[in-house]
Amino acid sequence: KNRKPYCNGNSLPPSSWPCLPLIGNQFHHYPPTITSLTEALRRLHAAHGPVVSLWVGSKPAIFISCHDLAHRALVHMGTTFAHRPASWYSGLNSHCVNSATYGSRWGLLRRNLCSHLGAAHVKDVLRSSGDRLIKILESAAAAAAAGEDGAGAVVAPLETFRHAVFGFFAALCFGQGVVEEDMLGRLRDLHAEIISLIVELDAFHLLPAFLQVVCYFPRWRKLLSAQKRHHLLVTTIIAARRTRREEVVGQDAAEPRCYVDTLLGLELEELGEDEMVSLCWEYMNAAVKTTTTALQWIMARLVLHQEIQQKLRNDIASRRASGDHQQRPFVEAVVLEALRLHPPAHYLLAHTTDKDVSLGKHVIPRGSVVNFGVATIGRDETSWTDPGVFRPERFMEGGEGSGVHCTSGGSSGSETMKMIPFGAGRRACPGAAVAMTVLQSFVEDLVMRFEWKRATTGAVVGESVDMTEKLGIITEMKVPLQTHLVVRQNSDGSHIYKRTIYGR
Ligand code: HEM
Repeated sequence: KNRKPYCNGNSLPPSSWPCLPLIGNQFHHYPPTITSLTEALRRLHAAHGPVVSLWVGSKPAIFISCHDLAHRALVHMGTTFAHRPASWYSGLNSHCVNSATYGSRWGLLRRNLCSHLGAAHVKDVLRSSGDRLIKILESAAAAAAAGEDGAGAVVAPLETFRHAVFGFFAALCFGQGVVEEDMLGRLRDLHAEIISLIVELDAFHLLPAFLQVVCYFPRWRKLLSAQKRHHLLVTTIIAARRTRREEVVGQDAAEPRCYVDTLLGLELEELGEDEMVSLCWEYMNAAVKTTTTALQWIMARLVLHQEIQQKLRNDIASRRASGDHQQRPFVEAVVLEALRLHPPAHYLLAHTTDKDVSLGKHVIPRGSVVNFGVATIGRDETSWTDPGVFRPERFMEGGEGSGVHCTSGGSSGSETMKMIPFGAGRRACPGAAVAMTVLQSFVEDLVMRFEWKRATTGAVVGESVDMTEKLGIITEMKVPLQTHLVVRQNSDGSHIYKRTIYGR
């Protein structure tokens, strides 16, 4: 199959299995989930190399898992591959940047998002979110230490990470002081409910319409109901922001502009309620789970590698003391190494092309679903020595990853394509720089305020950190991190660490 010449003597990327009308060959990984897809792709790549195809009904879905072809497609042929496949129903995603057709509307919305993120009062919001994060963890550590179940100071920090990251991005999106704590709680619950109802493969355009209708009709009804409640809540928040904006005009022109303000001020194109809600959904959805997941992987690595944790602490302290801002800080190297080994998204969002193109020995037909193996590229042994080893030093000066920058969008040379946790080229993640700032800032705070030790008592006696992956749209830790958390203090009980906000 797929061997016959398609165009200019090139053939479609190979696929191992026969294709049925309406269904394609997705039945070879049943039930159709990211886990079964990943296993099917592993077998296909092992048999046929880095470019393979599956079939979604009568449409090829092509997967690319090597960095040089990904670089050629996403950067050199950037405009050709900048398109997204059409969808007959995208729900809350209908009016987003990520789903927009590559063109002027996409450009307008993306520029607005980027300039908001570039100008956002990130430092102020980081300070209050970081304070909240530390405070909650201190209480959790104290409660665990005083626990009667003999569990010692074992803490599971994921929920606190989620809370802090959600609060941070909600303040940037809706404005500080507009969203009350209980509203924030309801919004978080609705996000969690909607995400749990999204069909994984559908998010990647890999589920034929026929299967979507047959298999997931009941789930859709629940999804629609949750989306309606989300719409109601977000329009209330937007209305509150609109009122506040009208009240402060002329009084406090310096008040920071949140994302909703920028959308309300977009003059070139009037945005309706549905569009505004959709864009706010995208902002929170794209930012929160990815960043929270990355934070948990990073802290798990630091619990596992105590020597790296101590080295990081020493580096932060000595840089603070000497005011050294020249070299790449070790915290950035730690974050990059964690993103290389544990990218929250193992695949990019689906891309497509607007014409038939040749890539390597194959042809990518116009309109195919095209995706890229983010995790495979970051762990490729032709790009990295000992790719499975967590070694942040590789990103320091002179190391094999010293030229790698996650936030350049892949346009500044082939080095950047040794890993693509944020994608690359035209559709690269516009939130990458802010995500890196948040991660570095939170990690610094967490490491300087606490010692993160392996849990040796209670439910996790004798166990190390379990790094098994739970594959999904976002790949999380299967067993959430549990750690023995010790507050670092001077002998007089005062705090050792005075916070300063990293980066921007
Ligand atoms: C650790 C955190 C994050 C990771 C790992 C991440 C990863 C990604 C990836 C892999 C893509 C797909 C790129 C492609 O299809 O080529 C993407 C797209 C996107 N991300 Fe992020 N992201 C993160 C944080 C954020 C944040 C903080 C925001 C905004 C506040 C954001 C907004 C977006 C948007 C709007 C897109 C679609 C861009 C387009 O289609 O033009 N992301 N992200």
